[in-house]
Amino acid sequence: MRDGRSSEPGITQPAGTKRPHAFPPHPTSASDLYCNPALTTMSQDGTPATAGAGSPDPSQDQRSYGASVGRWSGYVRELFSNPNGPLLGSVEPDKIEEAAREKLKDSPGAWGFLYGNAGTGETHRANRNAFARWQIVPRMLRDVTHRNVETTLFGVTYPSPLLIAPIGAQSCFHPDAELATARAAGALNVPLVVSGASSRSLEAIADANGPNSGRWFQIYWPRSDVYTLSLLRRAKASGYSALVVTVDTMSIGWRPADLDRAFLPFVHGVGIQVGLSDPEFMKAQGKEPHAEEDAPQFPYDAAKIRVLYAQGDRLTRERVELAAAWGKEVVNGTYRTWEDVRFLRKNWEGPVVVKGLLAVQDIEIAIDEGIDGVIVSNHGGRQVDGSISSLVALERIMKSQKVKEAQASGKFTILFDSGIRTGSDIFRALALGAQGVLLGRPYAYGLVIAGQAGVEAAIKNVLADFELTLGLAGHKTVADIQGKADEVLIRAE
Ligand SMILES: Cc1cc2nc3c(=O)[nH]c(=O)nc-3n(C[C@H](O)[C@H](O)[C@H](O)COP(=O)(O)O)c2cc1C
Repeated sequence: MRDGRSSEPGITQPAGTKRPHAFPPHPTSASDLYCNPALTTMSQDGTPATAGAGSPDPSQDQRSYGASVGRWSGYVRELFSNPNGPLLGSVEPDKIEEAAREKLKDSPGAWGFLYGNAGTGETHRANRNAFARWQIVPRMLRDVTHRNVETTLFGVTYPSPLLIAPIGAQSCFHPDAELATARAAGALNVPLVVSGASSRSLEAIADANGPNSGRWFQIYWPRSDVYTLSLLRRAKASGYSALVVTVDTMSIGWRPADLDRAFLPFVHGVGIQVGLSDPEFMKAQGKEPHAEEDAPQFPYDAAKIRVLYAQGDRLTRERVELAAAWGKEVVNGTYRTWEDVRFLRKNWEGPVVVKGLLAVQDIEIAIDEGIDGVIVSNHGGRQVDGSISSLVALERIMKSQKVKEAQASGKFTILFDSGIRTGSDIFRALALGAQGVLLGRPYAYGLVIAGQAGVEAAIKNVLADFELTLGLAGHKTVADIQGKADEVLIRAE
């Protein structure tokens, strides 16, 4: 306790000893408490409240071996003190994926949509394999007891470098759909990127998300400028601070899992609620914006919708007809250009982030265009099978002098997704130059299994793992490793 602020992990304080604070020094919100079981087991005077010398079952006292000091890694203690096992059945990504598959066994189309990839899945595998090409070189005997993984993006400080990736049509996965994800992100203060293909309105998602976490809007932008401007206005009014422009999905890729089952929920009005709640679009269709009660329900059952349509069910008919009209506006095979991005840039006051760039040349164009940031991503291998893995793309991009200078100037932010499953994946992406990473399918698997609580568990898994890995590798902060691959990684032989 040299600095007088905290005990070392692994050392149990005698009962009654005034125990100084671990990081963060004071829980500032309910979610801080929730994130840091180290704090939840303290009574107000700082003495152990539920575990320790007075604990009826000494085996429940995990403050020694399971202890870890840190906002996220304190979650380890929660896991060790739960003899029933983790909420998602495991903390292993592959086992969680299996549990989600089992849970969705009656919706094979929805599972194929979530799990599936473009083509043979080669790029998805390449995304994962690329991480193993880099190995962490841990440093020892450095005082990294108190770690802080806060990360500042576009002037806002978040509690970690993790963001929630935009995933559309979540009503196919769980009854609470995007609202569960938004609540989980809000509870943990993790920024949320809301899909333009959501099955709930931007406003309902914002309400569920609350004021804490920060949210960005990912636009699939309509051909009509009137509708686009309406979406931008609504996003701004609902507190979305950054605009993410996904440019790798002008058409949906060649996805065998969806093609084999004719799985396309959008044509049935599932995943187009951003459009169906838009006053300008709906006015042009001669309708009122759809109310939240009209949002699609879980499970998505195409056969049932066809029957309802044939029977003349009003809402079903209306949704299907409106889906055709909205489909002509977005993701309809019309390829956009930088000219179109300029329109968005001009009409959005906050940061604009382009998602889905992989080529060094495209990143350099983004810099010339005055774009604020990019997400290096291949959409999780769901668009161009056989394409470069996202991590290899990041490596190549970071070799560009122009990119390095733009990033160093603080005016250009580089984010990363596609393949993040563990804490060491986050570590390696940051070391290779990313300033933040997006979590994709793992949180959606959590949603499938247990709704909001499942999303929270998925987030806590990767962040606890990341914070532990950071410390065990000898580092305290994101700045210690960000862009420092030369110091903290080696290329595997
Ligand atoms: C079911 C599903 C739906 C998705 N929907 C969107 C979307 O609406 N907009 C978008 O920009 N990306 C979308 N993505 C891509 C994710 O944002 C992210 O890039 C991808 O999931 C990263 O790959 P990973 O999940 O393998 O890590 C979707 C991904 C999945 C799995």
